[in-house]
Amino acid sequence: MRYAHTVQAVRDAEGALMARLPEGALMQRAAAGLAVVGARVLGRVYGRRVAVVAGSGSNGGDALYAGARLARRGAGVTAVLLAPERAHAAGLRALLDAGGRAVGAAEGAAVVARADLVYDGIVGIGGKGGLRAEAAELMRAARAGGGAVVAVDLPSGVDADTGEVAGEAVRADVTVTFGTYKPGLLIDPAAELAGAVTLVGIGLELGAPEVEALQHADLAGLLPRPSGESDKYRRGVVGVVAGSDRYPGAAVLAVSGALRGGAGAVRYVGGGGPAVLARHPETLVSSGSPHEAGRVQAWVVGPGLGDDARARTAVAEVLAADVPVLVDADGLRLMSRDAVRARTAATVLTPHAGEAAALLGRAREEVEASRLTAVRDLAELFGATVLLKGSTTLVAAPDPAVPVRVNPTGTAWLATAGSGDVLSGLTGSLLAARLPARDAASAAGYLHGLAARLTEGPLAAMDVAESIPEAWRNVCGG
Ligand SMILES: NC(=O)C1=CN([C@@H]2O[C@H](COP(=O)(O)OP(=O)(O)OC[C@H]3O[C@@H](n4cnc5c(N)ncnc54)[C@H](OP(=O)(O)O)[C@@H]3O)[C@@H](O)[C@H]2O)[C@@H](O)CC1
Ligand SMILES: [K+]
Repeated sequence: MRYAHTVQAVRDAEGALMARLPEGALMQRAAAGLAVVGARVLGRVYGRRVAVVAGSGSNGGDALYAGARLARRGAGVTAVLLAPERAHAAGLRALLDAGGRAVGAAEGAAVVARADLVYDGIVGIGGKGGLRAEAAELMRAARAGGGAVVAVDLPSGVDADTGEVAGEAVRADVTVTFGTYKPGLLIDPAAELAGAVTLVGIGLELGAPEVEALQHADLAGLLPRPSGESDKYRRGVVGVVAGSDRYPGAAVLAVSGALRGGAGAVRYVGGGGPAVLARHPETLVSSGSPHEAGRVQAWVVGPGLGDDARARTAVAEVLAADVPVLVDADGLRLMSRDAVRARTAATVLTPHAGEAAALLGRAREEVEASRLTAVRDLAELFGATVLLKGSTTLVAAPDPAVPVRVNPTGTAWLATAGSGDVLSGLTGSLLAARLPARDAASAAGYLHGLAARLTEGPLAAMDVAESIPEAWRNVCGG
């Protein structure tokens, strides 16, 4: 698991640790890691040009000390001081003692433009808002110059706690972060600016994270594996209420996702039966209403359902069932909030940003800019587990104390028609296999993203479904 903690949690852990260590020890640990990564990015240190853009805080201090380390190894290091009178004094002295030099911001543009490597030590977890004009201009010159930009702790200008970006921010090639990931390094729009993120341990003892990201090993532990005795009913039956005679495609895609999620059987209910059977003859198809379809261990309702009276009744019926329910697409528009809140079995909602915006009564842009807030607010509002789709898919539990999961396997290729239908079916299947809602949603998001990556390139939604078994093998081996 990869964990991200809030600024407050980092500050608390830092305070406790600093009380036990000699002054400056933590900054030296940070600077050592920063210099190692800088050297790796440079390949050869001797004779290379390094610029250290330093603000007034400890983030600048880290960068100045790292610059000093590279200067001692023969790099030509120049600090560009944004606030010369308030620069980290000991860090600056170390750099000058090591043979580096320092200039003010006015001379900085030429320095950063020529550098092979630029450290962004403008601001770290003490930052507020976007870059100020002078820093923004310098970093534009750095990018134009073509040297590698290494962000110290986080790209300056992003919000460490939320991943929001108010104004301009640094676009880094690499970010070296200290002690723990920060939510903003994992959640877009900020995550996209961080480049490749390296975590440098500095010995912080941290409590519960704010955000976490599953890794392969976590997923292997979560996914159900059939045992010798498992028959199809023990593995779980998932019911899919999706599609219609007019839109059978969503039904086929949701069923294809469900069939590959480990459930023992898939029941399909709706007008898309012939299309579903043509593609997936193993499906148990019924054309009545959900309550007549036979027992299931979880329901998926919504993709391509339309919004007529029959669809509305189907959603209400499914929500009244005492098994886990996933609501997607048209189902999100048709469900009643009270019905969702009244449920005792788990509910999973899987909106994209536009659907989330409609449910929250916000603009879509606002949801996209503040994804962490949006997913938490929705989970609380509906008392449900919410999977917010997008460039960094998030999963929030109804209990705000539970860390939000961010999916690390996404790819832009997934923004394709019908891929959400596959995800719904897959998640439903994991719910039927009795995974807890948050695990089912985040494991499905992970497999779905990995399946898309394995297809390598432009893809249709059915390709994602067809690659799920390979993604599963990739995670679990064999
Ligand atoms: N925690 C740990 O365990 C460890 C932390 N370490 C390091 O310390 C860093 C945190 O240092 P920090 O607390 O000194 O704050 P920091 O981010 O340097 O900013 C400070 C000043 O920046 C300014 N400023 C604010 N917004 C701005 C903006 N938009 N644009 C421009 N300037 C802006 C503002 O000053 P102002 O100009 O407003 O007076 C503020 O006072 C952390 O990220 C990590 O790198 C490591 O050394 C190892 C252990
Ligand atoms: K920074």
